[in-house]
Amino acid sequence: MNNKLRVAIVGSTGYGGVELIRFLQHHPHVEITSVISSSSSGESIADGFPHLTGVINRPLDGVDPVEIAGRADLVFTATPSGVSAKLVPGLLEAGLKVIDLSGDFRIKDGAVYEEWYKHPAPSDELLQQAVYGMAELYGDTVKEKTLISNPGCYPTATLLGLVPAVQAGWIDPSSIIIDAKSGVSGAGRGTNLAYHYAEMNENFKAYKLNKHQHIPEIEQVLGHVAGSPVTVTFTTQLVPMTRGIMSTMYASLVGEHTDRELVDLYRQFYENRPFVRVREPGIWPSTKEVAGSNYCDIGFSVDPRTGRLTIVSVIDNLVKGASGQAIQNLNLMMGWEENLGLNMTPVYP
Ligand SMILES: NC(=O)C1=CN([C@@H]2O[C@H](COP(=O)(O)OP(=O)(O)OC[C@H]3O[C@@H](n4cnc5c(N)ncnc54)[C@H](OP(=O)(O)O)[C@@H]3O)[C@@H](O)[C@H]2O)C=CC1
Ligand SMILES: CC(=O)N[C@@H](CCC(=O)OP(=O)(O)O)C(=O)O
Repeated sequence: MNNKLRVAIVGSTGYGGVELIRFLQHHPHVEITSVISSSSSGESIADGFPHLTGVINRPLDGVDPVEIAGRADLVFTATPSGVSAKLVPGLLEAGLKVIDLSGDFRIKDGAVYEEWYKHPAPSDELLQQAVYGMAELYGDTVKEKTLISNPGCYPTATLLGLVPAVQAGWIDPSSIIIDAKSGVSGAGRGTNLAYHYAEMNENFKAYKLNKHQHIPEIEQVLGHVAGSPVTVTFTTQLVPMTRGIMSTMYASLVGEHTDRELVDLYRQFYENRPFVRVREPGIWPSTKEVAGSNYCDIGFSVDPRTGRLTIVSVIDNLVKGASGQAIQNLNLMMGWEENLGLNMTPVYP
């Protein structure tokens, strides 16, 4: 008898969905029983994604919650913000467990969500029900829950880099500046002119300055950790690469600390967490060193001249920033080993 967990993916024709397929194919306790598309149902997924030929041989199903519940126990919604908010209530009502990759269930205050995302917020009941699935910070709260809100890509790199120092009181939260850069796949597959090759090749672009929808998500977690509200300066930039996020963070040190002390603090904080790797002093991470993997690599530099700390944190936006982290949440939700199906060595060079 097949006792694997039956899993469906809505948004399977997007970058996050395709990445979920890549990892879930190797998951020992999971079977993908439905790949879903709102625009191409009936077609074979391998027709649109020839790299999946021989990997997954299924026609795409339509978006009907009752039909999905007939085929699957759990569904990943790798759908745009605004879409997930409308879709998830029906999926839950149909009896499915849901892991949502969009920003729709991350912000606990619906009014704050609407201010930044410009869409109607989900119901307050669902916002409170949703568990913010950042495994390294809140992993203990995920087990046996029915709705997991997967963190944003920039917040993942940024919060994993900042939280230990904020929690220890080693940096002044009011001084935090975050300078983040993303590869173009971070914007998804259905993108516009701004992401065309001729626009992005040999080009760096700052965007959404002080308006980025991930600001309230970062502030929500930092405020929780610091015990009082925190505001941050957060700059996002597009860089001409396909995958990867580098978040470089600056903050004033409280007291005197060395690079060695920072490394020890972070290694202790992330002890037994398989996906955060803290670098030795002077060895800073690069995006290629995590590409295709679920790792987040972090490095530091204390500047005694200015009294400031610089933290560099890198992830693959499609893996630790989206689909890999979603599978990490699946593992925690089901009470499985956190790293099941996720032990990929980064693709290097
Ligand atoms: N790309 C990234 O690095 C990250 C993305 N995310 C978030 O994950 C989600 C998915 O992102 P990504 O895969 O990059 O986005 P894409 O734009 O690549 O894919 C989104 C998919 O959603 C499907 N979709 C669109 N409208 C609907 C609808 N009304 N009902 C059902 N499905 C719909 C589309 O497929 P079809 O037309 O076939 O239905 C589309 O392929 C987004 O919310 C994004 O913000 C989060 C972290 C990182
Ligand atoms: C490079 C790029 O454009 N990245 C996107 C990330 C969007 C995203 O992941 O959206 P939610 O997490 O809010 O759903 C952006 O900056 O808006």
